[in-house]
Amino acid sequence: MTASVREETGATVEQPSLGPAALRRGLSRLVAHPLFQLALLALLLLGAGQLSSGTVQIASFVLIAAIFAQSINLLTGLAGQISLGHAGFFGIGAYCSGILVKSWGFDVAAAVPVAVLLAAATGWLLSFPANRVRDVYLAMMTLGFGMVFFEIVREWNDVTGGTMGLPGVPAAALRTLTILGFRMDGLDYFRLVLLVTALVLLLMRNLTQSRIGRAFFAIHVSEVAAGSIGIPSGSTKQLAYAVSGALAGLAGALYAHLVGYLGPESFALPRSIEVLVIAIVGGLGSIAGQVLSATLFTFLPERLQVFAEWQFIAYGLILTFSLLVLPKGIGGLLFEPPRFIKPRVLRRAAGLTADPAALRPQGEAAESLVVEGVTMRFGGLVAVDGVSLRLEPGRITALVGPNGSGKSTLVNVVSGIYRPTAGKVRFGERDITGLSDHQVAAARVVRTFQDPRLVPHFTVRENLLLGAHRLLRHSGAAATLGLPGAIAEEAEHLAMAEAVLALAGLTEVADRPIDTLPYGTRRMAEVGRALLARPRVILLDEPAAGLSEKEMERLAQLIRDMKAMGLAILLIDHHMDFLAELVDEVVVLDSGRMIYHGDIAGMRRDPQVIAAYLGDEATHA
Ligand SMILES: Nc1ncnc2c1ncn2[C@@H]1O[C@H](COP(=O)(O)OP(=O)(O)OP(=O)(O)O)[C@@H](O)[C@H]1O
Repeated sequence: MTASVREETGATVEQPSLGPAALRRGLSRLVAHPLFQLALLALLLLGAGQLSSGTVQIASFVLIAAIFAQSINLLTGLAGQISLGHAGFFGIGAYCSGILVKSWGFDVAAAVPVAVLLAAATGWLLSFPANRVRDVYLAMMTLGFGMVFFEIVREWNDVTGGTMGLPGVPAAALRTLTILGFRMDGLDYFRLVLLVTALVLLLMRNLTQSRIGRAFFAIHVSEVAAGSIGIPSGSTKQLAYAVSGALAGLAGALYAHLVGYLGPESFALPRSIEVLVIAIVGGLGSIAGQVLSATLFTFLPERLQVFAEWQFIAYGLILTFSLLVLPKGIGGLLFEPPRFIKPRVLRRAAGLTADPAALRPQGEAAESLVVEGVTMRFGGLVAVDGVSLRLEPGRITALVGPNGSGKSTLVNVVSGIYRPTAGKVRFGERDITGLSDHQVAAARVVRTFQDPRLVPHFTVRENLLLGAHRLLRHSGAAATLGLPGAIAEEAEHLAMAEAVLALAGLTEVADRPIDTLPYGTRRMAEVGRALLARPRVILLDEPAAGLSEKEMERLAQLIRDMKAMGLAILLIDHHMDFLAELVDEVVVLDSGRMIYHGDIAGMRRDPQVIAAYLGDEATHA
């Protein structure tokens, strides 16, 4: 087993030991192996013929539950958006496909894609109100969506059959199912659903290991940090809701043509809770864990006829037990944590070399970032008061001042987190005042944070590659299908990430999850991630805080490298000796106002700076 201890540095250190860790590694490798996957698929396809029709039907339910769980896995596990109303999407898929086939004479092969699209469109629409709320409010809002859907189904008698339900949907269980002219019995339908499930799981794994999956995780952990490297939270969430809706709709449509009867009760709150429990107990983020969980929660109750009366009590107990004992679910118990770069990309990048010199802004006019009379008020408090400064390419400007003097607020204004009350921010000829954070990052003004904001369970390498997100041009579909162009482009950026890892002295820890590493390493990784976003201006908010002397030396060298690349650098810090060796000029703030602008020697003699900030330190310097 692996045990975790806290070092003085605050990092969690994994202690390798024999036994279950090796077992987990072995199991993970086995499950990920294409031969194993093919053999399992073949076994199920052929072996199903030996099973009773009842068992085959339950197995079809398992597969549908596995697809449904993936919709929660994507929305909640990856993108961090809770949903208590997923039965609504499941129901949209089921009713849409059922009605199209039964009443409109559609072929199932056409009705299912339409149902999936409708559920995706509903998910996309839901993302707009969902984007305005979070946490418990989001849970309530999605619960409301599920309830509205349930009521519509109950009341819309003419279309859905209301409380009496919709019987006679062409289905495998009723032996009335025909797809593209082929009559399908329960066994045929199981085999079809099995192939669809295999495809969904394959695409889901691809998506998780693509720029899309990494972006989902980035907004999950910190929307502000994601925005700072050019990942827009709004459109990323829209995509997550749409794809999640599509997966739930697919599960619903497959369900409709399995059972043949649709009643509103099948799409009420218990269905939403059931899929959440399956996903959480399976382990959010673990595809294989959720397949096992879907099996557990579907097969056992059906077979043993347990839960029938006690379903909710059983779910509650299992969930509580699982969260207490297995916070990472079955997936965390049996498998290694999932990884977020495709092995093919890793292999391809290993054969490439990248020169960090290519990070130098190329073929572009040397432009400065100009802050003109920026004021930022919070109610009656003036946090930044008419500040003007200029950041020039190849120069390092320090921004110093006492605590609460407005340094971080100024960085927040420049990086698009706050819209200033007055004043302008220009980069070259372009007015970037009031642009959102991801638009500012796209304008190549990138920042780091006082408290490093990385994706905790990503490795150092995965965190760095996230920095290149906005530069990746291949489509989400190409990423999910793992097309060669997408692999080649990712590999190219990964090779550059390797070069930056080397520059930042992080190569040795590249494969370690970032939350197992000391604070200083995380800070360096955050600076590296910002660098991979190819900034022309970089704003570093106290990057040296909490670093050891050795780490500070490493950081100073990295900042010098960035200067040599021609970046305009703003550096907030309190260590005067650290700054003295590095910076070209200093701006001092006090109570939001700029009280000094010039070189560091002049600053140390300036009476106003001594009075407001340096105090005794200046006299000893
Ligand atoms: N979102 C906010 N709402 C209200 N007041 C804020 C907000 N952000 C900052 N402030 C206030 O603005 C002032 C400047 O804060 P800011 O964090 O910019 O200072 P700082 O110089 O970065 O301080 P430190 O060195 O401690 O990080 C403080 O009085 C702070 O309380």
